[in-house]
Amino acid sequence: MAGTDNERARKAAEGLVYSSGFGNEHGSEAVPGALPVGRNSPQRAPLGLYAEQLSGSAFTEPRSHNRRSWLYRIRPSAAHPPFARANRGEIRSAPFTECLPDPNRLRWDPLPEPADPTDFVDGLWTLGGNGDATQRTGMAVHLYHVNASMERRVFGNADGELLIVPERGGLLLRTEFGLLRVEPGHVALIPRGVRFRVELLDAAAPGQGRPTARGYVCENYGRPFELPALGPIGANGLANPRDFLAPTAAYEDVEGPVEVVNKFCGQLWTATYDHSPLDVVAWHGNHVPYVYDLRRFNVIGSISYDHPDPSIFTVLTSPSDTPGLAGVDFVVFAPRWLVGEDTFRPPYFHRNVMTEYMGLIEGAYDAKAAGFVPGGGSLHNMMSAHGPDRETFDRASAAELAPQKIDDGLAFMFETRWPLTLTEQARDAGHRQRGYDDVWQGLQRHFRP
Ligand SMILES: O=C(O)Cc1cc(O)ccc1O
Ligand SMILES: [Fe+2]
Repeated sequence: MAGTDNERARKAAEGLVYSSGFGNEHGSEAVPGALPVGRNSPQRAPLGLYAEQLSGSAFTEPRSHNRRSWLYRIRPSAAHPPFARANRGEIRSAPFTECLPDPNRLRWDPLPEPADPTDFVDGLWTLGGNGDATQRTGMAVHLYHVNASMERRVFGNADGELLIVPERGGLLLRTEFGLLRVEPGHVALIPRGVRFRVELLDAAAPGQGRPTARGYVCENYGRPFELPALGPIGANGLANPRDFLAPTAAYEDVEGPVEVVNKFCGQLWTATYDHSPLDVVAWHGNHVPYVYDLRRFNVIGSISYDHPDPSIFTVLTSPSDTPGLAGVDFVVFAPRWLVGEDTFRPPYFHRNVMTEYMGLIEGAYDAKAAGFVPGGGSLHNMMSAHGPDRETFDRASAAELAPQKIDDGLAFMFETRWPLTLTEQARDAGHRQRGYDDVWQGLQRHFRP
């Protein structure tokens, strides 16, 4: 049964057509003539569709930050029964009050495989976060390990946007705006309020059980992610806008019960619609989902000496009211050359006012010789001392400094302005590595005055 679903998803994901550009005014129609020309809300929308605006910013925010899309759909979103509280499973939201903020360095192995059939909504497992979802500030870190596609089920998050970072298993995201295929090494962003369904793309290997997909999610309660300013870098570089791909319209004309799960102010609410709300036949606007291939990131670094701060690897940033201080940055450590002369090349020892959650999509990370594994994660909270483990320090201090290509891994960081507080399940998890501090044991004194 699962195989059949995944085949259907793989077929749907074949040859998808996208619309390229970050923050663009995109537009798309699945049926010719469905998108009104010259106005947003004609007296009668084309083809008997309903016109509806989805606002991701206040109407009056400056043009540079204004976000909205117009959707032309079979039924208006307003036509729905009441929502009732639902079990929120292992999803938690800010404010995070279950645990005390912890100054210790923390690390986890991957989230274990679920025993029962588990879809994306049921599989979201919150590690922690900061801020307050009702104040639209801060962020949360979630992980997922799932083995089932969402079926007759749609999810939407009023609390913030979701940056999905798959580590294992491709996903097909069926959104109100159309279909997105996202594989490990790609990221997908679902804007606040946009409804979507997650289907698994991969088939089980022969003799294996259900295929699983796992990865990370950054829930950003704050200002939507944007591309960082480039300053003296110039007009190009880092994540180039044209590599962000929005879907083209694709709609479901499905009658019958569909569960719509709505995350609202930290709780899950559910309603059973008599139709699929993924019934948008045409749309235009700039509040849109997108995918981005992290290997397209144009890595810029030092070609003289010293290890640059990792802000140079920022893919997306959610600014705060203070210039340069992000609610959360999404940073990627992509394949690159290291050529620094007389330089300790891996990440330096440091303490940071910002809080760093790191994950690994593939391979290894240059600051850690062992223990930081794909699907795992580490948390270095505000001012917690960290950096290369002992083995890495010893090796890099003695290495011959020939040009060196780092292409054996893909790591990322969610870096946030406020300390991150754990959920109880993250603090008490069996897959938390209790001995993480030991990686910095045995760093010898070398001081010779
Ligand atoms: O802690 C880490 O591994 C992330 C990180 C990487 C880097 O190159 C410099 C600083 C930093 O915090
Ligand atoms: Fe760090």
